[in-house]
Amino acid sequence: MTAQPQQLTLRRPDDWHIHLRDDEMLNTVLPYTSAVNGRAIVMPNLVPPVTSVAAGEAYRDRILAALPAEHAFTPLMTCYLTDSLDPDELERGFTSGLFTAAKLYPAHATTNSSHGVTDIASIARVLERMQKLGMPLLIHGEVTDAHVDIFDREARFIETVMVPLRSQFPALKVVMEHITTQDAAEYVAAADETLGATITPQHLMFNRNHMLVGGIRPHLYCLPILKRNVHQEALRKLVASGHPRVFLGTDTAPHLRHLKEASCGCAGVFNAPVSLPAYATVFEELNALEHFEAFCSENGPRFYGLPLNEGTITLVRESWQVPESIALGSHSLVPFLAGETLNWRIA
Ligand SMILES: NC(=O)N[C@@H](CC(=O)O)C(=O)O
Ligand SMILES: [Zn+2]
Ligand SMILES: [Zn+2]
Repeated sequence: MTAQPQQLTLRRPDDWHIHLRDDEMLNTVLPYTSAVNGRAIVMPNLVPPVTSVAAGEAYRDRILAALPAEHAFTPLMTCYLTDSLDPDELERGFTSGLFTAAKLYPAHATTNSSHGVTDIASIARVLERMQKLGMPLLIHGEVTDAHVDIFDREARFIETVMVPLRSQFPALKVVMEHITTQDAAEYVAAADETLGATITPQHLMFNRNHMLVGGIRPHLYCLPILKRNVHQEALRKLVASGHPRVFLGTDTAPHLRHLKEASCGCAGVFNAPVSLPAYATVFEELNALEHFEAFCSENGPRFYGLPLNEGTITLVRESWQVPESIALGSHSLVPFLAGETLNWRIA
């Protein structure tokens, strides 16, 4: 691509990490993802979480019922791992085509993770089965020990969980979701072809100063939390390198405005309305537009062993202002970059 392109046409992308929620929230947020992406990996952290084939099928049906008729979109379902999940149930879901992957939340690491895994040893049989099946394991990579500082939780997870887990299951396909640190960027860059990673737009665009200096900005608060700028720089360098196993995963995670602007606000950034233009802005700043299409549309399906999407999407260089809020019944959602001007727009 040339230095100052006026438009970017790329193969239809996929989003390898999203939260669609349920009910009215699902109806409101789904079209922002399904208008742009061919597929998306749907996180299972509902209340209660998706831990069975029956629950996964029912959730997929609710998503398909909420899908606008003109959108050609396939939700890729995931199963939430718990200490007591039966490997046969997971295998049934995978071989039937319902579950694309399984998700590991360390217990209490993030939103709706109270049923998560307390100890890797308790899911060893499940991981063994996944390794045999070639079923990807998606990981929220943070330790949860109360004494570990929140800014160190990802780095500590790599040393104390990822390294031993991957040496115990060397052929298991693992995606380290929403990486946020230099430690993770270096770990992923040095790893073999069994490890992939997703990176969100907010972790590429911002660091913790943006969230905390001059007032606290709750709409930038997500988990893993934004880190210091050297970490942001390392993530930017990783995507600019065109690494073949790093791909688009927005972690769009809507919460109602009043639950984020609160004395104990929820973690999660609702970025689906702006994510592709936001990523394009980052790749252009980095002079790395030559790697943009692979990040959005090729690296993910190749890692998952799925076909690339047919069809294309076009971004045009045109300024537009991101809405300040999006209505949801009598409540509202505040999108990522609310009120700001973006220079790329989906045609
Ligand atoms: N990223 C977040 O801050 N929140 C996510 C959970 C998650 O992906 O960890 C959510 O479900 O709200
Ligand atoms: Zn997470
Ligand atoms: Zn998430």
